[in-house]
Amino acid sequence: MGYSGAVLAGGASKRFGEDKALFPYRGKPLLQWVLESLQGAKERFVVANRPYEGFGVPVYPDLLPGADSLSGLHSALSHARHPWVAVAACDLPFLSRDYWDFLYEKALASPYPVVVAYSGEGHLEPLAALYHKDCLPQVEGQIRAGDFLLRRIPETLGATYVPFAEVSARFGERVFLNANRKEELP
Ligand SMILES: Nc1nc2c(ncn2[C@@H]2O[C@H](COP(=O)(O)OP(=O)(O)OP(=O)(O)O)[C@@H](O)[C@H]2O)c(=O)[nH]1
Repeated sequence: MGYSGAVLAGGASKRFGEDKALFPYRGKPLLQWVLESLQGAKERFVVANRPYEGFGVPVYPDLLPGADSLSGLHSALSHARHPWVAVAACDLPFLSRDYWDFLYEKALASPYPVVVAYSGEGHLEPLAALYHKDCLPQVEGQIRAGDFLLRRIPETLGATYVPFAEVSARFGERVFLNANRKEELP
């Protein structure tokens, strides 16, 4: 029992202007915040096509590169040793161990291979979500078909959707605050 934890850090950070995974925020790199939120995972690793040294976790490359974060998700699910995988972007400093444990509780009862938060407007948080390894054929098929939309995975395979109101009531309004641009960090 227990989940694997993967942080995607292979992006171009075009909008951020420098590698956001390494950007120091409140005393530590953004990637470190996300890795620490995954301290309840049975294993932790980074998925990226460049080295990230000094974080004490393995770094695995994309196995099917070129599909943006979908490539990262594919590599995360391929490398994970546990059936459920907590998959996070590297720019979410307000995630916490309690958040992932909360999602994992839902996963254990989920008839679907994805557990993901959504807001009333249909907005999903696919890079702060749990995926079962059963998603791999769908992920690989989308990459091969050139369809890089993450939300196609829950739409196709079904998901346990967790309302944003429930998440924010427990973990705060900022739980999914991410930094596409530097000025978005409080
Ligand atoms: N492994 C891997 N991760 C990726 C790839 N592209 C994006 N990511 C990661 O996916 C997450 C979400 O991506 P974005 O927020 O769009 O980050 P980004 O692509 O670096 O940013 P922009 O260049 O501004 O779009 C971040 O953690 C990225 O590091 C990729 O090709 N491979």
